[in-house]
Amino acid sequence: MNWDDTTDPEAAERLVGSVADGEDQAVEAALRPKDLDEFIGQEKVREQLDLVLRAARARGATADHVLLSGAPGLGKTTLSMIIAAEMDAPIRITSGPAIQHAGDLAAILSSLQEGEVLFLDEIHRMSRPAEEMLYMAMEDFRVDVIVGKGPGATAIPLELPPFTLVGATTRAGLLPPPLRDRFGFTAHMEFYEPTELERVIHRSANLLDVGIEADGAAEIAGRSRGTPRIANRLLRRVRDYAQVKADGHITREIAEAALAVYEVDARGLDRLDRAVLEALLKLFGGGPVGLSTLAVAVGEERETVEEVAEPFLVREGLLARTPRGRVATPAAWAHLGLVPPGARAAGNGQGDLFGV
Ligand SMILES: Nc1ncnc2c1ncn2[C@@H]1O[C@H](COP(=O)(O)OP(=O)(O)OP(=O)(O)O)[C@@H](O)[C@H]1O
Repeated sequence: MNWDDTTDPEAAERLVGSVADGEDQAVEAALRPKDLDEFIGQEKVREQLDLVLRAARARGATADHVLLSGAPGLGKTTLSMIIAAEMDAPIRITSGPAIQHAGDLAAILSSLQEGEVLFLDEIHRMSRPAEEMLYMAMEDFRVDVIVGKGPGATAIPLELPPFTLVGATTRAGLLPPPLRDRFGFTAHMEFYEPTELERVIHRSANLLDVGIEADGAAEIAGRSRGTPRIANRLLRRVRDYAQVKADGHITREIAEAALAVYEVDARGLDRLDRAVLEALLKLFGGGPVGLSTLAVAVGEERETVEEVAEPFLVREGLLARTPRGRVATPAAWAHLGLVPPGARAAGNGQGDLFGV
């Protein structure tokens, strides 16, 4: 695995990375829940969305615009498809970076059918002029198409059929308030509990026709970083291992052995995460240490450490970012089976920096 040539750090090819790779995209279509009942977890979001959709259906109206925010792989695309299915409407899928000019957006909007769902992924990455066109489209179902340039330019108003915009973003805070305010329903998607991920894994194993024991699913769920996409990906790798090294059936032992081969540890940390933690603990006594120094110590770019490894370590309470540098928490020492220097000095005699 190569960490170096990653222009978008989240796009790094990681087994525990939450961005979809080519293989994911092919399998994900088959594994997506098709309606709200099949969608696991996110109880509040499901309940609220169910009300929004039922009420719209009862009125015979198009559903209000929906904004979904949350980390990659938590089910935003899946929910947008469910919204379309529940409204018995077609869906058009595009993304912010694909809409660089207002004209790109006008072309999409003017070709929508009545009631159609427009899914706009990474909506925070749309260009400014397109964003402004979207305000009017969302509110009045109308756009002004500018024809010509300079003083002779004229705005031709174009009526649009009512449609439902489903915007998705990993960074709700980056959306300008006028855009955020135009969504009738906003939902924040949380990371999943391990028991919910177990249900995701059982469901996927069933669809993939793979036998799995309850404790095998629990083992994979505990390493999936709260993310269904990662759970499904780890399941596929464990399935490979079970097929090649055993009879294809997934037990806890098989899951453990397979994930040891792929260097995903009991808490879901991979090789890079562990390298960062080990350097912080073993070379710098738990910090504080500057990001650049830490990056040099693990032979990675600053950005890779900061954007690929750190968010999960911080979320897990293993590392803290402080004004004086990166600091390991007591949980980090415990996770690597090491004893902090302070505890040694206190003479508890439980070993040293390099292992107990
Ligand atoms: N609640 C869920 N229940 C079952 N499977 C789920 C759930 N949420 C997501 N998945 C599965 O996880 C995978 C990723 O989901 P999805 O593509 O919807 O995530 P996303 O949030 O749109 O990610 P991105 O932001 O990268 O587009 C899909 O295969 C989907 O089937």
